[in-house]
Amino acid sequence: MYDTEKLATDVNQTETKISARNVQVYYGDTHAIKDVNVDIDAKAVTAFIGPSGCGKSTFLRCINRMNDTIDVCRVEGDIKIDGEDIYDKRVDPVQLRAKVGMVFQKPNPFPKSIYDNIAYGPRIHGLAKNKADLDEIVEKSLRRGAIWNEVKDRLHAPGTGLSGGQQQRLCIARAVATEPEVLLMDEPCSALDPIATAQVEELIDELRDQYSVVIVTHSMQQAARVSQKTAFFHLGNLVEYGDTSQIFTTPQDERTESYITGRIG
Ligand SMILES: Nc1ncnc2c1ncn2[C@@H]1O[C@H](COP(=O)(O)OP(=O)(O)OP(=O)(O)O)[C@@H](O)[C@H]1O
Repeated sequence: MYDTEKLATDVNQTETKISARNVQVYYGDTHAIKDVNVDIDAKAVTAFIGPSGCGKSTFLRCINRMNDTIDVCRVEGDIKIDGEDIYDKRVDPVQLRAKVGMVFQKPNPFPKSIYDNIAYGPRIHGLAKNKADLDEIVEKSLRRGAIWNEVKDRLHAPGTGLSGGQQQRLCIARAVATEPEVLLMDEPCSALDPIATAQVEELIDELRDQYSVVIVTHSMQQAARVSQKTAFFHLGNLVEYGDTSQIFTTPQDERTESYITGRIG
């Protein structure tokens, strides 16, 4: 078996943001994640790739404890962000999810105005002292989401009235409004057309100056375009992890090679 722990250390030349050790995930009797060890870089984009059902989304959801919301799901092992154990009893999962934002496959704006979609998180986390403060957070977040120019004249229109690509950028703006440090994205472009996909990919590239971004994708072209590091999962194992250029040009494991050349998947 490939020594992922050793490789995770070898390739990690920058600051580590998230470190996972001996992570196991079970859904009842199904062993979905098998002893995963990985160090994920700060201020970089890391792609999780692999065939359907290999555990990419399950592992992604461990990073903000979204699996806690699934009754049959059990997570073992250690996951630390900035050296702090996110599964410690003292950690409030709601606070954690403000720090570790998530964007889903299907854009899911709240049935509220564009303004209130963004203001929701800062309001519940008490991030704004007054209305002027909140206005500033809303503008800054929409600019960060690369959608400000398209919505600045209709902030009080419903978020659900935007196009799919605009809704996804609104959801990214909503995720950044609570000043997260990590952004998890589960196939964020799979419901988008090629133009909207290109806009979101460009945005992901800009976001890495400030956040650690982890993206699950079925598109190897997308992983190659947006990420600096790639992790290949297969049957619940993290088979190979390294610089994206290395994974796509000189994979070390034959399962990775089979996947990227289209022989498995
Ligand atoms: N809520 C759940 N309850 C029970 N089993 C689950 C649940 N979610 C995922 N699984 C199982 O865990 C395994 C990993 O699934 P997961 O969705 O993480 O894979 P994935 O690589 O993200 O797949 P895909 O690319 O198809 O989205 C699969 O065997 C799946 O059936």
